Amino acid sequence: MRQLIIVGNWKMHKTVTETLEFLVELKEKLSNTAVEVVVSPPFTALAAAAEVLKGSPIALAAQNMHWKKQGAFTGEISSAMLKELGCKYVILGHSERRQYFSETDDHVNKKVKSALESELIPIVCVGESLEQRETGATEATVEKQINGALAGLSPEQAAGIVIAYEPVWAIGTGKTASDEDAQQVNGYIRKVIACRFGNTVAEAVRIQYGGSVKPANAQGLMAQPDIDGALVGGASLKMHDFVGIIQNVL
Ligand SMILES: O=C[C@H](O)COP(=O)(O)O
Repeated sequence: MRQLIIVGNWKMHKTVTETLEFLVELKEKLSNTAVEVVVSPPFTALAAAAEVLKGSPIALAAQNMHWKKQGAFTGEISSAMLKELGCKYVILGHSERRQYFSETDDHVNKKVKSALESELIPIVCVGESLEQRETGATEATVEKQINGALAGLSPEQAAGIVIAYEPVWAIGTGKTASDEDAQQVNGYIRKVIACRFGNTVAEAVRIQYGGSVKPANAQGLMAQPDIDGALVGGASLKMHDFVGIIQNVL
């Protein structure tokens, strides 16, 4: 049985002060939940967030990292640095990274390997653009992204990762994939994993859905057999909405 995982990706939102205010309240509201809850503040707030979350079941994720452990890469952060700060997860290959920072599947693959070496759990994002959906290229797109990101991993390594299916046209637009469409793609991703790593690995991997998840649509999405949680953007910045999503899927 796969435990649901709800991750709040704050993107470039919230100062350290705002992060602390939010997490103190979130901790009180979620002292006991069957869902795994993760928050992903900006780099600047990770240390403060780790401190305030000590002893709570809420885990911490970073939003990106470089694949090198150290070096002359101005402005970059390594997996070892994130691990030391107390991160459990790192979001990799988000479509905004692919779109605005030219990340490729090869970059994502290097990051996945580096994260695993530092004992961080990668949350690997995949998803098609509107044009790819409209031209019937959704499955081919996610298959290529999965195969690229997970190249060279052992079955044991693959079994521990999290995948987030995020159709690009649904991110921040208010247009959510229907329960059936999201299930269809998540089920396909599980088949791709099974082909590459075997059925046992495919059954273990958690596959989230992301893209305009709200309290009102979370329950229907999470009830699908191949949807094991959500990667939440905008709604994770508002206490009422984020807690609402978590409570609605319990
Ligand atoms: O990482 C989160 C996703 O990009 C979804 O964002 P959204 O919930 O604002 O659509």
